[in-house]
Amino acid sequence: MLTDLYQLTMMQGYRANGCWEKEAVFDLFFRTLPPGSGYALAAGLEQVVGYIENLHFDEDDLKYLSSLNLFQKDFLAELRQFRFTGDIDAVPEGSVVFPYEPLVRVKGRIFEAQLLETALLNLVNFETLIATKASRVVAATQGGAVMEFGLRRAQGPDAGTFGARAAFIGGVKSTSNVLAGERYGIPVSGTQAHSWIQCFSSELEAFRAYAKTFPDQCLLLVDTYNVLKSGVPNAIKVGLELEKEGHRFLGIRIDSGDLAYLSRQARRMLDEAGLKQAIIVGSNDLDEETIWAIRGQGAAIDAWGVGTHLITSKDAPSLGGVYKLAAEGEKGIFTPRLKVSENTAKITNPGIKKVVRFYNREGKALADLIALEEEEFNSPALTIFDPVQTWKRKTLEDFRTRELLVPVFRGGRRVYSLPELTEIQKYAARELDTLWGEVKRLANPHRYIVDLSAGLYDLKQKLLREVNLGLEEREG
Ligand SMILES: Nc1ncnc2c1ncn2[C@@H]1O[C@H](COP(=O)(O)OP(=O)(O)OP(=O)(O)O)[C@@H](O)[C@H]1O
Ligand SMILES: O=P(O)(O)OC[C@H]1O[C@H](OP(=O)(O)OP(=O)(O)O)[C@H](O)[C@@H]1O
Ligand SMILES: O=C(O)c1cccnc1
Repeated sequence: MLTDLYQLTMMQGYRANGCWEKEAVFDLFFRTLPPGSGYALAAGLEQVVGYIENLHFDEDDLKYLSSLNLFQKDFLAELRQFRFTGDIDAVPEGSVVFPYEPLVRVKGRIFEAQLLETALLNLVNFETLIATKASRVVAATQGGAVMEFGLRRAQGPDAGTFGARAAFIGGVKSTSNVLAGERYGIPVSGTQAHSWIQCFSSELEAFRAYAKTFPDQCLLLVDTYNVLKSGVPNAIKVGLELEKEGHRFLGIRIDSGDLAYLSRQARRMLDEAGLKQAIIVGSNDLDEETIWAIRGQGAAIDAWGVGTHLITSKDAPSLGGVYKLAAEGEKGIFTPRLKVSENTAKITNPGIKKVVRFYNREGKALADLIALEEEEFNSPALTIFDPVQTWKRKTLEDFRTRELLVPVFRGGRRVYSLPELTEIQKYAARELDTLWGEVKRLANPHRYIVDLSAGLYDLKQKLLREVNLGLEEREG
């Protein structure tokens, strides 16, 4: 039921018009990267798989649909036995992806494939957006740890929890979201709120009480009154008491003020007190830009608590992924289809396609080609060209290739085993390692090359000419 009404009305329409057995291929892709980002990290496939495997209409659903007075009885009866029976290919979660590359490709009866549009976009758009944002935040720390703190500011419970999962794929070390910890096995971690400190008659008493309760997980919030005059000296007192009792004092969190200056001073004070291993967590409205700036000022921050900006992707709050028909068929024979638009960026790529990534010998990604499924790239050298500025060419040599889309469902049966979340996180880090630094740069990144293969380019031009001819004839 997590769909737009028009999917169901179209489904009834297909059935009423006798074309519901028609087959279709849909591509899920986005057209533009989040502003400022040179890449995206695909995420959400596990949720897509869960959705497909559980896709059905129960009696309450059918009763509700019937109450809308829109749907015929025999259509609702058909929904009662609805299952997805088609094929799905997708890029594994954590893969580096670029505009126009199909992240998910659905092939099946139009009656089924149409229904998936809304839920698939909902799941993939959001998680891809947050995984991408998280990877940028993590990159900005230049080796620091990121604690995801966003649940309270997320756009609702699902966003907070799926967002924590996506953020973990993007490289955060932990989340404060307990449900995400339970559901996905993400390490949970946290400190205290200012209210804890305020609740005691003094800051020192509050720190001691916390240390008594959690002697081995003691990270103290030091900015309730005054970071350098009160918070850090009190934390040092309690830290030394803990260490004397044989515990390990974890460190402090600074949540306001000049994080670069305060962390440098706090570091010096902790070191002088002999608490060299104590870490400093910085938080307060952080995003990749502030982290980069604070880091550049020589801050002594080991871990960064990041909430609002990360979980809401505040600077780029949506990814515009779309789900477009690329081919239609009958009995397994497919005809490529194209969607024309005045806006050339919105003209779709026709046919059943794959994405091929070309690497050099050192494993760095050189370029991607969106190609027709049957195309092979075995020659020792290949000249690729920009599909808009076709004079821009590049010859690839001594390369190895990888296809990004992998089979996930065949005939409605899952053929893909879902990786553990920690494996996905490691894979995402390896994926990012394949990109040149210029493409990952936080500001004004270099544009990674994604071209159309010659086969796909020719097919697109041919279909565009055919559409144009059709229009001219009609006008004439
Ligand atoms: N050294 C720094 N360089 C750049 N930005 C910083 C630096 N230190 C802190 N910031 C960022 O500046 C922004 C505002 O910080 P500011 O010091 O005004 O907050 P605050 O008023 O102390 O905190 P709060 O309102 O939560 O009490 C925050 O996004 C913070 O992360
Ligand atoms: O700043 P974020 O990146 O969203 O990180 C989460 C924030 O949530 C907590 O603050 P709280 O909810 O108490 O609000 P405040 O610190 O903004 O007053 C925490 O102390 C962080 O500052
Ligand atoms: O544990 C923390 O310090 C925490 C958790 C959520 C939001 N801000 C801070």
